[in-house]
Amino acid sequence: MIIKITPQTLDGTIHVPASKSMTHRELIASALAKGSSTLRNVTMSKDIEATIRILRQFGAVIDVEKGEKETLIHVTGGLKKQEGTIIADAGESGSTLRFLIPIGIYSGNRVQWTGHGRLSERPLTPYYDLFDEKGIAYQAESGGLPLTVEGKWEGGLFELPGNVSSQFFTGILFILPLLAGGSALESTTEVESEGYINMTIDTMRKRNIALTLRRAGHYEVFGPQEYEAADTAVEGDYSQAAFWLAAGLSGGTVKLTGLTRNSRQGDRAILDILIRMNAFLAFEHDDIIAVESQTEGTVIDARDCPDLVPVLAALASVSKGKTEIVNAARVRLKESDRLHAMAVELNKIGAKVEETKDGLIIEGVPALTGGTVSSWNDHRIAMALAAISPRCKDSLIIEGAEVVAKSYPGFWDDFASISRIPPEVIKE
Ligand SMILES: O=C(O)C1=C[C@@H](OP(=O)(O)O)[C@@H](O)[C@H](O)C1
Ligand SMILES: C=C(OP(=O)(O)O)C(=O)O
Repeated sequence: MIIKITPQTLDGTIHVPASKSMTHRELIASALAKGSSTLRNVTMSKDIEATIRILRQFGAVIDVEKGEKETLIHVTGGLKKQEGTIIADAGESGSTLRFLIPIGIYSGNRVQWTGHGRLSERPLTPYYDLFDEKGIAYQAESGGLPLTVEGKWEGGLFELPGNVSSQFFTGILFILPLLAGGSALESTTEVESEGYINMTIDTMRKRNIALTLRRAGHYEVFGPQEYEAADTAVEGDYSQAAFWLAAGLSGGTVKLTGLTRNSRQGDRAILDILIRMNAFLAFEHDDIIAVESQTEGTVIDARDCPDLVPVLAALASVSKGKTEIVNAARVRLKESDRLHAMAVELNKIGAKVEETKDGLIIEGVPALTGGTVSSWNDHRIAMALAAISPRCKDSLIIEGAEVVAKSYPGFWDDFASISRIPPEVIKE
């Protein structure tokens, strides 16, 4: 789909969709629990559909109730061994794949994991090394997907590198309390994206699982324990909120509702970073208002907030002075090489962006030219470019705009709701 955006001030209120990361976690904890759980304030997306699809194949009973004002998900937990091999399609969701591979093994099923887009190129080596050590049988086509796995976990010491993806830690943490005897999960390197591991720990503790956080990357869990069913509301997604904050700061007044101020989400770091960039943000209880500001460049350490890199690079391109994004090498391993994609697309429309090995150096310019850009089949690239459209002289045409459905299917409707001239679909 190709979308044409007319540069304009963006004014209005956006109810931020539910956190994709939290929704994955609550679905998994509910599927592992005995009894029925209800998740409230859910936002459906392709990634969440992938997790639901596979948890159903593992035996959980999941019902999505789309209401007038709210979508609920009802989950009756319990995993079952199925006949034959389960073909588990994770779509393009790295979270779904890395979170559910250990659970597939725990369920006793033989599972063939498949995926689409760049998922097959995203790293799984930390799991292959663990499987070799634990005697789990697996077969990976040229190192990627389809990946067939079958085996049995036993409690004990689990070691993983913390600088490839925190998602491997989440996947293993979820199954440790289910194993008899004590287990420990140790990082063999510095831990990155630690906030996401803490979100997992919070979810587990809310389900009455006891675990000890010795220090970053070092966790101890006794077993077996039982996850408790729960009735829980999913809070607003700071990774998605970041696009609307940047849109307001670029040109307009955008109010965000649905967020939780004292959230433990790693991407809540967007608030501190924007304030450091001289952004004008007003706070009304949990709501945030972003007002057009002359933002200023700064140094941004992306180690624990990788998903913010596209939108911060976009905003930095029209901020005064120099911005340096560092510790972002892992961002090359997402749905696209996000460092390269943002450098190429922003430079196409008049920005001054230089790629480094692990980040970007950006010299702000007063305005961008506008023109045609690509999403690189990456939802966050598409949304980041849309967010700074108010600073383009001419129309911004985004190719591959449909990709927002991976995490935020309603993004273009929300964008239209704060526009005088709504985005125009110039090609389906
Ligand atoms: O655990 C999670 O929910 C996520 C972890 C992050 O990945 P990394 O830990 O690989 O940075 C992030 O990029 C992803 O969007 C969601
Ligand atoms: C990288 C992302 O998600 P995942 O790793 O789940 O594909 C994302 O949402 O930006």
